[in-house]
Amino acid sequence: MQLPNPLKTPSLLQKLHWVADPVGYMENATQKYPDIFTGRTIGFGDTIVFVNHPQAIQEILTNDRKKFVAAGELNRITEAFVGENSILMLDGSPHKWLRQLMTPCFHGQRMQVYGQLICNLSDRVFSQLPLDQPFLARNVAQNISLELILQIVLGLYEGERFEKLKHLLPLMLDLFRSPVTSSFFFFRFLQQDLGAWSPWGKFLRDRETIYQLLYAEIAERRQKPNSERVDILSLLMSAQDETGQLMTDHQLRDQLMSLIIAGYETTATAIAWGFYWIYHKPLVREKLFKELDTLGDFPDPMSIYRLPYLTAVCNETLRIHPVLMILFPRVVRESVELLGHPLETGTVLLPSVYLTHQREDLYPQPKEFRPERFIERQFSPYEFLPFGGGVRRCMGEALALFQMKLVLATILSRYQFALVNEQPERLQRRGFTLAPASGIKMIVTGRREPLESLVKMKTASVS
Ligand code: HEM
Repeated sequence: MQLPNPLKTPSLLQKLHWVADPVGYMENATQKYPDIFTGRTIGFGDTIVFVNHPQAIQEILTNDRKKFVAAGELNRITEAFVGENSILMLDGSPHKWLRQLMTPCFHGQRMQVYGQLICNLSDRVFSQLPLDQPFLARNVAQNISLELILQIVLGLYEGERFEKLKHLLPLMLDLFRSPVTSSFFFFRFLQQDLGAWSPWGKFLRDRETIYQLLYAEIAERRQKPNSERVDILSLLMSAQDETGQLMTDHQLRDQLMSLIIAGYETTATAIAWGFYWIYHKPLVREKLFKELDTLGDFPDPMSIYRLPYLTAVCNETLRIHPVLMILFPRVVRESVELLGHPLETGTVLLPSVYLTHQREDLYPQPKEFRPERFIERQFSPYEFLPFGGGVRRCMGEALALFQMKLVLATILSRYQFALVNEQPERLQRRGFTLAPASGIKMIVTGRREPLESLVKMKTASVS
């Protein structure tokens, strides 16, 4: 059966283009086929149908367990980081069970506690930056989101183990900091341990040290159980599955790695892009300042979260630069038609967030950063989908948005910044994410009057 709109470029050239410049690859294809096309890629399968039409995406995401399946098997590319027991790799009832178990950790009352943590952390990290000295917004945002995730997931916020993890996690992911080094996880033949100095050898050693730190934490918890703890590790350690089994150390390790890796670099990248746009667009900045000034004396984190213009700025940031350009692959389970194209069982589909967010019919002048579009109209979850949908919808969506808004609001209210470089920032593949190529170089130029509430917040912790 003919697949929809197959690209004619030779397979090897397509693969190299996809690895080195995924956005260029997808944008080239949509010039000819704006809604759906078939490409030859690497990572999720050899032949992939890219889907960029909201109606088709709706069809896929609302039938995620019926006509289509979000098979964990196809996320193998992430296995080196998250392990074979990861939630990303599971399917069916074990997957559903884990999601139900962990969902409350990212909603409701927990968010109140996280709100205070985020404001305090942002304040501490930024107050250590010297005046007039350049810093990379991405690195600073990464410090905040890594500390936060270690606290939420492991309940760790100080001590040797915490410091080591904070140092090692970015080091391990650094192997994938550029498009060239990202090829390590696309091409299995590059994954050779040629000693501690070889890139893959170093990755494996860093990962092993991280594993040992996680095992040590798990062992300590088993020896000294504490029912008062509310971090995710404690929850996972006490949970029994349908057969009454507790998780093994290995299973626990994989879930911890999954949450940490899925959660921290993604959110840090989104915050860095937010900084870039706010400081690149003076009118946007002014409107944000005006809105923040309406907060009054003692706004709680939830009222910051609900600010309409701040919400629009964060949405527009995630529209124009969705940190993850594609969703996890979905596989056709029974023969179906999508946008008039018949698809056979086993066809692999990749909903493209990036291309959907660049559709001229949904977002006129899509390369323009214009938060107002999110105020003027509402987009459906299949038109605006930075966190995906269906059975694999991002578990950390609420936390990521909360963090993004609170970090930006806290910092904007307290400090004055400038971009070091006014030139447009380039997109670059960085591991799984679409990151700002330069990391966004900025300087602190002064302080603003602090928002009372953000200063007076108590120190809160998760453990
Ligand atoms: C701006 C930040 C983030 C973005 C853009 C993002 C985006 C995504 C996307 C697109 C997916 C795949 C959804 C699908 O295929 O339908 C996903 C899955 C996931 N995300 Fe996030 N994410 C972010 C932050 C977080 C955070 C903070 C956490 C948790 C601490 C998290 C945990 C997860 C998990 C566990 C999954 C896999 C869910 C499953 O397999 O059932 N993410 N995320």
